[in-house]
Amino acid sequence: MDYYYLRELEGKKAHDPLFIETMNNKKTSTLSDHRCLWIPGPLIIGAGPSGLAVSAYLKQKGVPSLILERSNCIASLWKLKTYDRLRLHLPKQVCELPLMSFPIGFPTYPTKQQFIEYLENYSKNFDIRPWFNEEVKNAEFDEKVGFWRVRSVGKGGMVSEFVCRWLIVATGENAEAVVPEIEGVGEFGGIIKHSSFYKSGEEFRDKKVLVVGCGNSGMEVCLDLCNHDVATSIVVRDSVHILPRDVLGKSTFGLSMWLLKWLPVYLVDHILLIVSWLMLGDTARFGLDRPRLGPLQLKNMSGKTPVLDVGALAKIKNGEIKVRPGIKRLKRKTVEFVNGRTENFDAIILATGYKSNVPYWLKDKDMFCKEDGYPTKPFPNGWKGENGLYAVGFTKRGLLGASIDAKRIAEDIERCWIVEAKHTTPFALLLPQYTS
Ligand SMILES: Cc1cc2nc3c(=O)[nH]c(=O)nc-3n(C[C@H](O)[C@H](O)[C@H](O)COP(=O)(O)OP(=O)(O)OC[C@H]3O[C@@H](n4cnc5c(N)ncnc54)[C@H](O)[C@@H]3O)c2cc1C
Ligand SMILES: NC(=O)C1=CN([C@@H]2O[C@H](COP(=O)(O)OP(=O)(O)OC[C@H]3O[C@@H](n4cnc5c(N)ncnc54)[C@H](OP(=O)(O)O)[C@@H]3O)[C@@H](O)[C@H]2O)C=CC1
Ligand SMILES: O=C(O)C(=O)Cc1c[nH]c2ccccc12
Repeated sequence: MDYYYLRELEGKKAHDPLFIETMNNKKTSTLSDHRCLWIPGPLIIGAGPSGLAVSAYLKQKGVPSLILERSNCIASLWKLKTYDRLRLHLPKQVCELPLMSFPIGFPTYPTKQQFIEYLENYSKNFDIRPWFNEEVKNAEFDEKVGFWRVRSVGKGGMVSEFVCRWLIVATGENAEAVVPEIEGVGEFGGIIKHSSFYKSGEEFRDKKVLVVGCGNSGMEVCLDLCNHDVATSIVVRDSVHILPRDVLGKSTFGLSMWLLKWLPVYLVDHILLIVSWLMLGDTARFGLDRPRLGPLQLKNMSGKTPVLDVGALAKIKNGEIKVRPGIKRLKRKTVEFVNGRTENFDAIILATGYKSNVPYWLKDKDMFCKEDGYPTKPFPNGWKGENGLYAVGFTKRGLLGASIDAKRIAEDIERCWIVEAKHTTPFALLLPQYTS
């Protein structure tokens, strides 16, 4: 380990209230497994693209940082929780992380494997070495001493407490799967899994599968299932905007951004809807009603991403993918829909989305909303809170939003790094619990 700036202050912390609390929870192991570490630079939680981007930016400015990551690798969402056929659905220009371009040969929409390769090279290039298998369970600002205390649980139940001046939340918008409660789940008897566990339709060849949810995941999982000769249906409980991914060989996203330079968002939405109608037809005819608000206005207001179609709609049109209403309840290998109809299925894929996990572990007053775990201030102001707390990657604007946050955070920390870093170490060493 070359984290020369980390100092293990003490091994055993029997007198520390935080550790006594974890002991009482009986979730962790014996006292000798506790350690306490002082981090002179920023502590980043999460080694996804956002955590890597902010760490790289900080490094470029001469500010060392440490990343804690709950899984055993960088980019765990991309490596462990996505399906095989996944590609970026926005053009590569807006998916690059700061300070390092994609290789020249990358296609407009890099594959999942290419993106992962790029992220691996990115961390090597900036010599980013997260601490893996460290799941952050608690973080709070200690008013008395003016530092953040972050508690994580590592492999074998080892509890660590990190003390730092700057805390950067990079745990992402997709930290936990949203799994709806469905009546009769226990009776169903077939496979039920969230889309984050879905890899390929191969597993379901010649079976009958119901996909719940018609966001980008649901639509792409359906397409993949069809391509593996699976009889596929999709639950569409509400309205949805479907746009072609490309228009005349150019990305719809790129075209929208260009139009937004000259036109108000409602006009751009009109153009997008006309283009979609010309290219895809009237989606309502196939059971996919459009929301009242246009796709970009809806994205801006609620964060709901339009589906960028890569072929599922054609299969809905030709009847290969069947559209079904919401689920009422499940019975043995049977689904009862809200319209009263029942149908047999072998498996159900829940493409029902994701949520932030910040409220579970971060005790802060008002930077993050307790309900949805996103910063309360809307983009572009959600990146900075009080007492050295920051958020990267909660903009509902994908990788581009994360890069924008990362830059702002690194510049902000750089401003006080040189002054503050000099003075903080002696304070930490004076904390009674580290010296007694
Ligand atoms: C299937 C899919 C495809 C996508 N495609 C695109 C695309 O093409 N373009 C685009 O711009 N965006 C896309 N997105 C949006 C996506 O949010 C970003 O691509 C990107 O992964 C976000 O990076 P992140 O670092 O903020 O979050 P993540 O990639 O989710 O990384 C967060 C990390 O934090 C870790 N973590 C969470 N909680 C803790 C904890 N308590 N302690 C320690 N570690 C923790 C996680 O294990 C994870 O490694 C896609 C999302 C999904 C789900
Ligand atoms: N190629 C790519 O780059 C891909 C990118 N992504 C991105 O990943 C993120 C997550 O996408 P995704 O996983 O699709 O999640 P989303 O949150 O975008 O979509 C979830 C869908 O599930 C529906 N849903 C939720 N609960 C229920 C329920 N109980 N019954 C029926 N339907 C339900 C929602 O409907 P409702 O709207 O009614 O709540 C919505 O249609 C997005 O940002 C997306 O753009 C995902 C896949 C591929
Ligand atoms: O992949 C996502 O979910 C994103 O948030 C990327 C994104 C940002 N703005 C958009 C507008 C239309 C489609 C996707 C996005």
